[in-house]
Amino acid sequence: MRSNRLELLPAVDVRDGQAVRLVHGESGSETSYGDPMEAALAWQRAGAEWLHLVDLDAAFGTGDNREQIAEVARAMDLRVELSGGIRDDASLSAALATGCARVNLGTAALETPEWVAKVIAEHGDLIAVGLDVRGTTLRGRGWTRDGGDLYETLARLDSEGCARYVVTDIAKDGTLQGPNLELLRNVCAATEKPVVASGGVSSLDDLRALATLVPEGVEGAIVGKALYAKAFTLEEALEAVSV
Ligand SMILES: O=C(O)c1ccccc1NCC(=O)[C@H](O)[C@H](O)COP(=O)(O)O
Repeated sequence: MRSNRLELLPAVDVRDGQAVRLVHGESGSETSYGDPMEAALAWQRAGAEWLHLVDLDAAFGTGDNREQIAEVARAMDLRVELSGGIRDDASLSAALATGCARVNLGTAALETPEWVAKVIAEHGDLIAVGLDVRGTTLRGRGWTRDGGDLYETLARLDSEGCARYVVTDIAKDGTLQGPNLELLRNVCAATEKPVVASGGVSSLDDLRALATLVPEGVEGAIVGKALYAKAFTLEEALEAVSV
């Protein structure tokens, strides 16, 4: 049964060994926030139940931070969602070996759908698919390439038994302009599966607005920039969505 409380997933996006936030996911727009382990431990101490941990270099194809990410994931007592550059058996095995609670596949769902169908069948709830969109066009390879229509891909993944979707409006990501509630409503109307909202959260009111979508299927919200910019604390965020 679905919970009626919005789950919060503070984000640690790693580029070149540093916790960063990008604007619109664009390489080169980084603001650095220091050591990823320290950021992750800070969210854990503040009461986080989940951590959204992203290897941006792996997503962009500019290397990877695999060892460091695995170290962070292993140091956590909370549940970790791993994202960025998980596209084949080797990267999926490495991700799952960290003991993470789930992995988020993006590019692979657009470029190697047969492989994604296979790993969904093998790993069930451990696999989520990131639907990263501009308008209703999906973007892959670190959000740099078009990858098809959102709703056609969603229907295909649903038919393959995908357990969950992480939905990002790239136009909102890292901008502190508020989440795209209309997009989230539309995606929830198109699937029975839970949706994790990502990108744009700027205030406690944004989180309260996302919490009103829980009955429609929004299960959680990823929060990055707003926490690093100290728009509110994680403790305040958890309090705002507690019911
Ligand atoms: O998740 C990815 O694979 C990814 C790839 C390329 C660019 C960005 C990527 N993720 C960004 C995030 O997951 C952000 O942490 C998240 O959307 C939070 O956004 P915000 O609250 O607006 O800072």
